[in-house]
Amino acid sequence: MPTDFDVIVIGAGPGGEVAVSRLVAGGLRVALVERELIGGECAYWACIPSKTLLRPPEARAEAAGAAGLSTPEQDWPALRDYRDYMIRHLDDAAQIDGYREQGATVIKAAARLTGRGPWRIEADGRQITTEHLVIATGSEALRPPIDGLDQVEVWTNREATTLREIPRRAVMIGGSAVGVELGQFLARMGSQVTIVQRGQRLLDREEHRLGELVADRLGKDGIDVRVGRQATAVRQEGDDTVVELDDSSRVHTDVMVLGAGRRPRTGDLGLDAVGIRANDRGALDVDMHCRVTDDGLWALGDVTGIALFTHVAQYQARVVADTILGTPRRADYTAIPRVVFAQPEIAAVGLTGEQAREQGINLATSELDLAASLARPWTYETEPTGHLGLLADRERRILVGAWAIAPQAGEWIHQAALAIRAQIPIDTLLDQVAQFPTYSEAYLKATERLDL
Ligand SMILES: Cc1cc2nc3c(=O)[nH]c(=O)nc-3n(C[C@H](O)[C@H](O)[C@H](O)COP(=O)(O)OP(=O)(O)OC[C@H]3O[C@@H](n4cnc5c(N)ncnc54)[C@H](O)[C@@H]3O)c2cc1C
Ligand SMILES: NC(=O)c1ccc[n+]([C@@H]2O[C@H](COP(=O)([O-])OP(=O)(O)OC[C@H]3O[C@@H](n4cnc5c(N)ncnc54)[C@H](O)[C@@H]3O)[C@@H](O)[C@H]2O)c1
Repeated sequence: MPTDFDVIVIGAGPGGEVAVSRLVAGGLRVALVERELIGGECAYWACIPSKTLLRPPEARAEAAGAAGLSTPEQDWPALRDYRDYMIRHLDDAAQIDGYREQGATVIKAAARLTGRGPWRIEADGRQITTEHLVIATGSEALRPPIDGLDQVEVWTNREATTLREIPRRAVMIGGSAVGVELGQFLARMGSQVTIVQRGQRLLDREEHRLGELVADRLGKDGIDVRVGRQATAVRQEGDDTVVELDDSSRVHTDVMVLGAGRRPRTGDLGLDAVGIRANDRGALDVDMHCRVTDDGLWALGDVTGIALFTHVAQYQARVVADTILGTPRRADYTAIPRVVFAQPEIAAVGLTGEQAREQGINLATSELDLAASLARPWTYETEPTGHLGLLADRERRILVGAWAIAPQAGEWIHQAALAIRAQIPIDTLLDQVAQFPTYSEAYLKATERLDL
């Protein structure tokens, strides 16, 4: 049966965008359906504004730590204007034109699935059919079960990244990527910040040691870090929002910011109408090609719940597009970098010690204090800190994981990512030569310390 399109992509976040461009370049008839803004969460309310906001406080702290420099002044209105420029003033007109020029049909409307065999969706009052349907609808902030949450003003990542004024006080619910990045940003801009973290450590999915080191750094920013704690209730008392914790303590604040995880956006897609079920976390389960079903339903990005990063959404988009275009690819998630853009940067890749032991790996680990071992930290800043940790498989003699907290760790963690992904033999790593004086020299020293 002829269809209106070869592929319809629902959702124009970074995942949907890459899929569309690749599929159009491959000569297919493609429609992109987006109900808000082309660019998705990442471009307007997540990665781009948060990294834009974090950079000046990072540069300021780095300047303060470089010999002979004074601390630069912070200019919030100028930073706010640049943030607004970077999020395109929440206007996607140029993006719509861009995709139309590429040859895609762009429909600005919410899509719902209405039929199968062929796939049919309803958008903007129209029914359209397609051979392949790609769901790339992303995720939204999870609202934890806290009494009174609906009665007070709460910021999700959207309000936090588009903020106009710096609040005097902020309570972050959740102490992982969102809580750490936005918590440090607010603290550096002068807010009094409390992080309430349910897990026993900050960044509780990462190596235990990293959580301790991060808590230490955030403590130096004056952030009140409460681990192993949850908010149970929240209420308004005059001008104050009062957050009650499970140890009966109370924190008075001006805003409460949610960073307690994400929920895939599948609820209003009409999946029931076509006999598809999301899993119990609301995500769409996919196979290694990102297929939901064998008859042309695909999913990519946050909606799959696999690893909620833009680079993963874009990778899955390449896998989906190439597979649809006739060059099947399998997604391999073994060496996806995970960077938290705090100052200094926090980076990890591959397995944690706990995950490696669960997999029965005979594990060798090492940790390097960068200031005690390298020249670069001292040429970089007057009070250097930083650590690199490595995890290796003794039997296969390859790296299986790495973590770091140090300046620019988000850049040089990619060496570990490549070593893990390509299974570079430890003996090759022991023969590497890194430029002197760089942070990259840490890899040789940390590899030499592995008890293999
Ligand atoms: C504060 C914050 C900072 C982050 N920083 C980083 C970072 O630095 N690096 C990184 O890699 N990741 C970061 N992330 C994660 C990153 O934002 C996501 O992983 C990424 O946006 C996922 O892309 P996506 O394409 O799957 O979905 P999204 O970006 O969520 O886009 C999905 C799109 O689908 C649309 N949509 C949904 N339902 C429908 C429907 N029914 N019909 C039509 N359209 C629909 C939505 O409107 C949206 O535009 C951050 C997240 C947060 C919250
Ligand atoms: N730099 C980046 O790449 C970046 C930055 C921000 C966000 N992200 C992505 O966005 C996603 C969402 O980030 P996130 O930090 O919101 O979620 P997350 O799922 O990474 O972590 C949520 C944290 O909140 C804690 N938590 C959960 N419920 C809680 C409660 N009721 N009270 C207190 N603490 C609670 C958990 O212990 C956990 O540590 C992540 O998967 C991350 O990959 C990436």
